[in-house]
Amino acid sequence: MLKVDITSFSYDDFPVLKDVIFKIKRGEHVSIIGESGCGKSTLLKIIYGLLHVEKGEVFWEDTQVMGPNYNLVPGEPYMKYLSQDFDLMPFITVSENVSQFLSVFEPEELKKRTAELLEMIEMTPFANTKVKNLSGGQQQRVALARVLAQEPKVLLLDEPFGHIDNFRKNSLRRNLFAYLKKQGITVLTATHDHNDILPYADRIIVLKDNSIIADGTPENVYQNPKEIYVASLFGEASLIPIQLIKPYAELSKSILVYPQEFKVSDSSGLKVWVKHSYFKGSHYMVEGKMNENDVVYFNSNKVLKPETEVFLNVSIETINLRLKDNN
Ligand SMILES: Nc1ncnc2c1ncn2[C@@H]1O[C@H](COP(=O)(O)OP(=O)(O)OP(=O)(O)O)[C@@H](O)[C@H]1O
Repeated sequence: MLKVDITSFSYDDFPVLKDVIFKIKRGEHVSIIGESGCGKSTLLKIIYGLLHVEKGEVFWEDTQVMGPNYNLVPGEPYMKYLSQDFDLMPFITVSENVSQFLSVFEPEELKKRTAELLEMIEMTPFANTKVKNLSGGQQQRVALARVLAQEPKVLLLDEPFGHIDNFRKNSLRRNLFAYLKKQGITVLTATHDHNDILPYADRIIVLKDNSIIADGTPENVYQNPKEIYVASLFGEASLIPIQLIKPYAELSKSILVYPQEFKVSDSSGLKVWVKHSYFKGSHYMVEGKMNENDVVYFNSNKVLKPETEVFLNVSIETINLRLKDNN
């Protein structure tokens, strides 16, 4: 088990983390999500032992991770950290970069493991290419394989797909997370892209204003967003007063509604004026106005012209779901 207990961490006088406390089970995949600058990379660096925490501690099983004040070369052998700047050897080949940490005393095994890892990152055709001649996305993939070759028990990934194009991203994500599960590696991924998380993480931890504001399964965090900040990490969401969608309701509460949860009607519901339709491939996401100040986002099968008046409805199931969990 990885135990993280950070009472507070600051860069000089600039506070970044406060009461960040959680445990990760062996083999669990956890994602840290939050807006840029909320402290995701800082948290990974503390866990890896690159930064010294005055008030707090990190344990893997019974071993305490000692920070830079205690370790001459920070970092633990059982843990690997893949940072946003890939730590590669530019003048040697992809294959050599990956196999550098494998045992030369077992040449057959070395060849097999290198080939396996290159296949996983879909870089087999580039095995003999020098790393300096690769694109940023290709280098990021090699960095991943190089870290995995070191067989960590705990893997810390900082925006692991940030440089990789959408064309490759989906298959790479599937291959990588299936591989990590199979190997029983404990994974903590920092990202702001919900596509990195929802299908692959066992758990999501949301950071905001230095602290954890949500911690649960992807389904739970998505379905019961405690506030608009959480919902908006998954796309546009609108805060709607219940009385506007169900006028007979005597509740003064508001609920968060995702664009696909609205049904568009010509005749009854919450009246909105269309501002803009954004083509999303399978549908349009429409930005509308409920009144002078409040904007609402909803999906439509067809493009809606600006200033068109439409009515929005939300199912009673969605309303009850949001009310139940936010009580
Ligand atoms: N070495 C440093 N010295 C001083 N402040 C820093 C340092 N590194 C990061 N910060 C500040 O600490 C805060 C958290 O930064 P951090 O890199 O952990 O955020 P992040 O959530 O990983 O952001 P991103 O998603 O953009 O990578 C930011 O406000 C950043 O400017």
